[in-house]
Amino acid sequence: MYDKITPPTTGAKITFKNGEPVVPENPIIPFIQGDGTGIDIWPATEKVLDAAVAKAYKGQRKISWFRVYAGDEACDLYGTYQYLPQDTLTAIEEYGVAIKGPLTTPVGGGIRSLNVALRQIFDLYTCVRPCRYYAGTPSPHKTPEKLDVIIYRENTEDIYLGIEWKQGSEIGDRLIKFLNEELIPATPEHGKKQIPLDAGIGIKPISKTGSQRLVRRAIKHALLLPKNKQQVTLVHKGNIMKYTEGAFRDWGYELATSEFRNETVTERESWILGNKEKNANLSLEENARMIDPGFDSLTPEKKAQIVKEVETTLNTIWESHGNGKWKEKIMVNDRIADSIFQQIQTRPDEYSILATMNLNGDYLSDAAAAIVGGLGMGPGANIGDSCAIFEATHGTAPKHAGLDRINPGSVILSGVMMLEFMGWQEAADLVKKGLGDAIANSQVTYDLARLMEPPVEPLKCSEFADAIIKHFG
Ligand SMILES: NC(=O)C1=CN([C@@H]2O[C@H](COP(=O)(O)OP(=O)(O)OC[C@H]3O[C@@H](n4cnc5c(N)ncnc54)[C@H](OP(=O)(O)O)[C@@H]3O)[C@@H](O)[C@H]2O)C=CC1
Ligand SMILES: O=C(O)CCC(=O)C(=O)O
Ligand SMILES: [Mg+2]
Repeated sequence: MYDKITPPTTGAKITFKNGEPVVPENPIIPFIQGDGTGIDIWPATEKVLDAAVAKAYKGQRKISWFRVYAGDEACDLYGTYQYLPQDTLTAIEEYGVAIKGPLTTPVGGGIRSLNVALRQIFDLYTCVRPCRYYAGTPSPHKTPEKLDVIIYRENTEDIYLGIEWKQGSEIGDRLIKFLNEELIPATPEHGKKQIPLDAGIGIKPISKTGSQRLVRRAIKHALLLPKNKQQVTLVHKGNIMKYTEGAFRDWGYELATSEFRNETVTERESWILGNKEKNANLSLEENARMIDPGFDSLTPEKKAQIVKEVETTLNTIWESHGNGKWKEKIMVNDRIADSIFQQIQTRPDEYSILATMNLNGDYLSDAAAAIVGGLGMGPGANIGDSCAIFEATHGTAPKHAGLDRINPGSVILSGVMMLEFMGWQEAADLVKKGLGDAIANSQVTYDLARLMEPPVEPLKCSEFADAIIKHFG
């Protein structure tokens, strides 16, 4: 079945039932060490996870690691250009849950991302990236403890589908000609616009199915959070890209108010209900004026549309959500992408789950990780209906590779997410305690050490792993 790898002789497969993992006591878990600093981070991660499982379950549970290959080390073993061998894909498919270090993607040419390929091959449509603060972590931000968000990033489409044509290529030129001469003139709203003849062209597909299955998962997660964190913010640049980013927002609201009607309230609905609660005699038009500050300068059609929105809201959900009941529901709101980048800094405690498209989520997860200590503190998970691959937010950080200095925190915390996904909460809690206490005692790698005041002597990557284990208690 496998060409160059052999599964462990002990252990059993994780299977999936209705999208949930069914985990044996001794699961076989494939791992990819990763390029660049993977060589430093992976051994540290494996050591910490094994120690936590051993301590939590006293031998009753154990992970059998199965080394599989991707990236540069796959080419070393399988031959030139064998970046993602079939063996690796077969193993991940067979064992269902895997964890990986970062993989290199060249800029401007060469292979397309292996990380993205894995997400697409296994339809891991949800990328979950929590950003929370561990006490004592130095941060350039004044109040990093106020940020506690989970980014739910659509993981399979958007520009990451990678459908683009190089400037000057034969098909690229044909496409531009077709757009300029046929499709744009046939679309009145585009007027006389023309694409420059020397442009590269990329396609940005955002589907209703992809958007809604992502938002569905985000809302289901919100339902499990404490009441004060039950909020899902749809992040988009829908003012500029109306039929992709704007549609993501609309499909998100549509899903929330159809599939989760009783559990959710949208921000605009909450204003309409709140206005009526404060003044039972408020007319529909007065209410409409209060939810839309520019109401008086709108066209009659637009005004009528907003009045209708108020009427429909009150008719359909006053009974179930009115008289303050909406305050117990999951709040679904939306924010424009550029605005959310400043809001997570200026009003971090106003956000909880941020549901995004692929590119926005990629940017936002690095930015949010920076607030809570940097890319060494940014874990992640790629989750589908029958497979999950855990990986950090950061990349290969090549300038630090092989120096035993990089922060393994993000991959270790990705391992924590994996343990939680498996239902091994006791082991996950031990790692979180160990990591938190190591940081609180200023036992940190270079990235955090340089931010501390006064600066502390950094631990090596491997020493940080040992410090985490010592702090299990
Ligand atoms: N999922 C994946 O596998 C990903 C892969 N990549 C790929 O990785 C390669 C390198 O990308 P690049 O843009 O340099 O981004 P990286 O995330 O690899 O690194 C950028 C910088 O972030 C800091 N950093 C990253 N990881 C850590 C860590 N564990 N601990 C502490 N600091 C960290 C370092 O900053 P400093 O030097 O200032 O300390 C580093 O130089 C590219 O080929 C890219 O495509 C990128 C993102 C995700
Ligand atoms: O695959 C890559 O090289 C980059 C991906 C990335 O930045 C991410 O998923 O956060
Ligand atoms: Mg990224």
